[in-house]
Amino acid sequence: MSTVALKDVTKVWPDGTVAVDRVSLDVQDGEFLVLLGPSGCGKSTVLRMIAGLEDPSAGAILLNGEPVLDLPPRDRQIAMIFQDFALYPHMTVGGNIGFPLKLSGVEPDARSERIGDVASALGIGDVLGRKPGQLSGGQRQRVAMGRAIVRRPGLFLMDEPLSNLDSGLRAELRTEISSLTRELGVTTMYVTHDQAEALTMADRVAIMRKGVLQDIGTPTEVYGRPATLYVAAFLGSPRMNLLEASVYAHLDRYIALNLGEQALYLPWNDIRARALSHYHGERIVVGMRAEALTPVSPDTPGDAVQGVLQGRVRYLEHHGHESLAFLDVGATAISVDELGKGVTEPAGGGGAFRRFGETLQRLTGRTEKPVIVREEPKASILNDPGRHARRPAELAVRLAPYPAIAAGHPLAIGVRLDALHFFDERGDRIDIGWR
Ligand SMILES: Nc1ncnc2c1ncn2[C@@H]1O[C@H](COP(=O)(O)OP(=O)(O)OP(=O)(O)O)[C@@H](O)[C@H]1O
Repeated sequence: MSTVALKDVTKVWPDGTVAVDRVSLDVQDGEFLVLLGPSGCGKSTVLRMIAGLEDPSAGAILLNGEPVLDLPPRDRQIAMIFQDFALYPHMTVGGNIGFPLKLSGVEPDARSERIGDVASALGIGDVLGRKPGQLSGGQRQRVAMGRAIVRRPGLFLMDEPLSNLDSGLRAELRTEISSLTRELGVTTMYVTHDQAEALTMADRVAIMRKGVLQDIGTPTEVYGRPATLYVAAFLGSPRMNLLEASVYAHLDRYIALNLGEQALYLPWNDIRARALSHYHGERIVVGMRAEALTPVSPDTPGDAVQGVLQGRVRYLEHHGHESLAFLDVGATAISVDELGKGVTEPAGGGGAFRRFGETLQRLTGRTEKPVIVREEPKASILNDPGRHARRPAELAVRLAPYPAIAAGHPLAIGVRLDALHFFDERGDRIDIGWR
């Protein structure tokens, strides 16, 4: 039984690198939490601080509600599994699994029994006498798991334990690891840069970027309602289409999202329309996943449920079970790598927005405050072309395998309006409506 809490945990290395930047999160007892992010985002450093292998520069770490900073690693009831397994090459499988028990003075007979139980649970009972060098990657991984389980820890910390294995074995073992940890009921924190691993294994996923926690939630939540543009772009394959749009709010009628040569119209009774009306005259980012897009006949009219974009196929990618078409729709794509932290230029122009908000309140007779209050000048990417790379959008659309079209063909696309995502110029999700 273990819970973990991080409160504003920061790690700055002596050379000034901020590896972890004010991260706060809670892990529930028995939960499987995946820390996901690209290489260097600080995931391993978070685990190592929880294990006691590194000290935070600031903030608090609590295990079972108790601060642990003064507790040495061996007293933390934690088992850590690394990517390279770190088995002792000169010891047999049985010796490796039983080693932690030997260290804590468990008698040989009791030790053999526990080793036997763990090994058979992991399906490696028949290789107990072998050395690690005589095992396959998958078997070595199981031995590492066995060595971690045998002490009956309260918390597993796993740092990319599958990254050295081939993809078939990885898929097999990730199912095994997630069912095993759940059977044992052990709280687990699992680090990976592989979104498929994260989405399939996790109870909740915490997504990090440059030391900052971007979003945390169930796989369905972070995929379905990404908190930031970065998370939107990071999760999903093909990547979410992210298009620059300027907003025109026609009060009581619709919100027009002008994508360049074409527009989408969100009816005024759409619950998100009022939040978007605050961006009247400004640019935002509209996200649409491939699953929100379906080919339609070219003369299909747009309506309150589905917008229609006319495109031309730039190129096709065939993936066996499906093909992806990448379309030119005369829109501009947003480069996510430039977004988020570190961009500090003020956007200005808040006054126009506020005036529009006041007009809106007067016209609609509403006195409630909008959820999104943008009093402060904000960091801007959209209004600062020098900071972000713009390029012609190539809208990714899923098609049946090997469709009878080719590059250059026109293709009309139905866009499910309820599946659109909206982000402001800082890359934060624009959320629904009025309080
Ligand atoms: N001992 C160290 N001294 C200085 N900088 C370090 C040290 N360890 C890690 N870093 C830096 O801290 C940052 C975070 O590293 P960390 O290993 O936590 O990232 P990660 O997300 O786990 O990446 P990876 O998946 O590549 O292991 C990186 O910029 C890394 O270069």
